[in-house]
Amino acid sequence: MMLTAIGLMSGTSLDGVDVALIKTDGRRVSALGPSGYRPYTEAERGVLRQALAEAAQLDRRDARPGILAEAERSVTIAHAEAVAAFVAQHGIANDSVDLVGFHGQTVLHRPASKLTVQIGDAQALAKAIRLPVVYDFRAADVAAGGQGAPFVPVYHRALAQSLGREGPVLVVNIGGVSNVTFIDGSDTLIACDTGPGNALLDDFVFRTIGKAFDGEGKLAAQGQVDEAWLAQALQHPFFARPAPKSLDRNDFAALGLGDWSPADGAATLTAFTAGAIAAILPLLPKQPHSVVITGGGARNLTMMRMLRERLAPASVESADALGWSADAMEAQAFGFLAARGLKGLPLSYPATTGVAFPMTGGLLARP
Ligand SMILES: Nc1ncnc2c1ncn2[C@@H]1O[C@H](COP(=O)(O)OP(=O)(O)OP(=O)(O)O)[C@@H](O)[C@H]1O
Ligand SMILES: CC(=O)N[C@H]1[C@@H]2OC[C@@H](O2)[C@@H](O)[C@@H]1O[C@H](C)C(=O)O
Repeated sequence: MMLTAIGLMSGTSLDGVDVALIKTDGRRVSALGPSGYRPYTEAERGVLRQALAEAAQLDRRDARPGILAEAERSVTIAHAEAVAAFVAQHGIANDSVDLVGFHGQTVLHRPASKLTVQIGDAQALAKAIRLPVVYDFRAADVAAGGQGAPFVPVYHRALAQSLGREGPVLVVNIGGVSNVTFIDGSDTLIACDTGPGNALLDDFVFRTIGKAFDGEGKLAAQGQVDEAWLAQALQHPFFARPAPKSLDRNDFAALGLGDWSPADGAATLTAFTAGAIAAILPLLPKQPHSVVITGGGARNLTMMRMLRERLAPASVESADALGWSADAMEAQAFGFLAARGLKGLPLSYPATTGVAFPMTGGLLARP
């Protein structure tokens, strides 16, 4: 039976809440509905940044010491507001929605210590929006020894299967962290995080010119790549490790940066993201024919140019060019994953998170 789900994603970029409507039975996607976005206010983002810093001390996934309790309330309220505005704007009747997939905000990801923490109170959200909420997608995978990420690959596979492209397809998501899904026919699904996405670049741009991100990659387009720094940074052992592998948003934050001008720094960090994505090619069983770029990074034209240079001869297109939505993809994915979780279908596999066997997940909070 097809279900109507609202998916909600608050990603590692800390930019806001993405919302999307999807009709799915957890295997196929029968329709994609509208999507929306509720940005975090500067004040909310400040609380989240502090929560991420304090979360580094956590050793339990349900503990909310210090600012984490306030951050959780703030995340929950932002999601409730996001849903209320979305259903009002699109005239969606409450009883036409079967379920909501609520990722929450990751504040710490340490799979080696069997710890992944997503904040957001699903029970309070379910009450506020009067809908059943599926949440805690990553916990079961991590508890069973998986990486707990990436989780979007099953959704990428569902989309790619209806694309009808010849040869292997690589879907690259450039959010705060970047991750890839390699799809070769219906049998091969390989996925992992590849390295930095926009987070290092965003943090640098924020520190140097006070902007949240490098719009369209215009700043980077004016700069020179520091090739020596880049070559050194790409020597990090993470890049040579085979999939599955995953990252915390701040895993590369300790990397010493050069004494760059804003433009040179933006160019170098953009090239770092592109270079880290290209570093996955030698680790794949075959070379992809088509590469599809999704996530906010697809709007960064300098990033797209650098990816075309490094991924040739594969074609490199943005998800939007294929009629998918680069912005709504992850929110759609968590609607899809909510339907899968409700049906007990696997959310992760040995080749996507390294979990020992296909693993379902997600808990249900009723209004
Ligand atoms: N117009 C734009 N030009 C350049 N970069 C952009 C643009 N719009 C968004 N971005 C980048 O995309 C980021 C947001 O991406 P996205 O929404 O995919 O992240 P996310 O949901 O936090 O990701 P994830 O959970 O995958 O880490 C912004 O922080 C910014 O760096
Ligand atoms: C632990 C966590 O929240 N990881 C995110 C993060 O942002 C991108 C990358 O790192 C990916 O592994 C994951 O998100 C996407 C939605 C995923 O699980 O596929």
